[in-house]
Amino acid sequence: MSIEALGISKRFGDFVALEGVNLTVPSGQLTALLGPSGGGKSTLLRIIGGLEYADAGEVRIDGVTATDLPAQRRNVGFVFQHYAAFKHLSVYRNVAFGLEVRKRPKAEIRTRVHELLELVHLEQFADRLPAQLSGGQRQRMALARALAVEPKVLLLDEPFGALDAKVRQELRDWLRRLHDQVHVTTVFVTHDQDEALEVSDEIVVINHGRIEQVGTPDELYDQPANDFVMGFLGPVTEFDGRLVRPHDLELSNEPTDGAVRAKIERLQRVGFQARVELAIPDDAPWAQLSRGQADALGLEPGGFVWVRPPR
Ligand SMILES: Nc1ncnc2c1ncn2[C@@H]1O[C@H](COP(=O)(O)OP(=O)(O)OP(=O)(O)O)[C@@H](O)[C@H]1O
Repeated sequence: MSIEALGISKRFGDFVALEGVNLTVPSGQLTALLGPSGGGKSTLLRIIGGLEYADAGEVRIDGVTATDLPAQRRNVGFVFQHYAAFKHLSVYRNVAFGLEVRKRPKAEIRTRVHELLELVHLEQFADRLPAQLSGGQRQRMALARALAVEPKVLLLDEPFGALDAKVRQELRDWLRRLHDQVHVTTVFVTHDQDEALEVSDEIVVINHGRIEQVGTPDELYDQPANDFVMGFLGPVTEFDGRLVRPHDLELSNEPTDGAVRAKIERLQRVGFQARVELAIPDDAPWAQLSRGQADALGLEPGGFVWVRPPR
């Protein structure tokens, strides 16, 4: 089920939250809305879901105009950062809720809920209360609950935002695998570029209420449309007045074609990587290399090295 947002604009008082946004999310795809805080990602997601109405523009879901439909008639599933579970209901009942409301037969509900709990790896927790789950388990329950009523599209607003780094990483991998199994068209808001790069088929970079670029993770990383996208999707440093990726700077002990002599100001080792802070006339770029490369070059603070920008 594809999603289209056509010419979407939204103001809050004088503040322009979205300005003429056009976006097409193909059926079955996992798309990330990525950008800095306040850029308009959540507003766009909420307009697609019918939790907010645009001042101008049109929303189509599966080719059908949904612009004026309320959320409950758009057949969308939502998951938010802080998930509002029914605290007094078991995990099973929480997942079953939407099906019970729709008065599905008991046997069908039982089968469906067990399938979903298996899908999100929570079968053994069916009888627990939400408060007896970890944060990551609760978000998985939220996903199962959103999927229960077989939504046409799934809208996730920073679903892992409140969790610690390790659990986030696990849930990212898990969401990717889940999506490969379920194939429901999914839009996912995040301000975390690693999360977007790892999980999504396509990324929409949003800043100041406008789309800066849409592309696959590789396209955005390798061919950013502008300095903003380049800076937002990976590390950057300035060399000779232009932005480059620090791992694209070539370091050598010998002068090579186009290389500049640089002083090594600082050498910092983080895990398997080394960060080399350099000084050249008018610039202070930094280079990123593996520890092995740094050791092989014999880099030392106070020493000199030849640096060549990427072509
Ligand atoms: N109901 C509202 N009333 C007034 N201003 C709002 C409202 N909702 C959002 N805004 C403003 O619109 C802008 C865009 O908000 P939005 O939540 O879409 O950004 P975001 O990119 O999702 O950022 P974040 O990652 O911080 O949630 C923000 O400046 C926000 O303060």
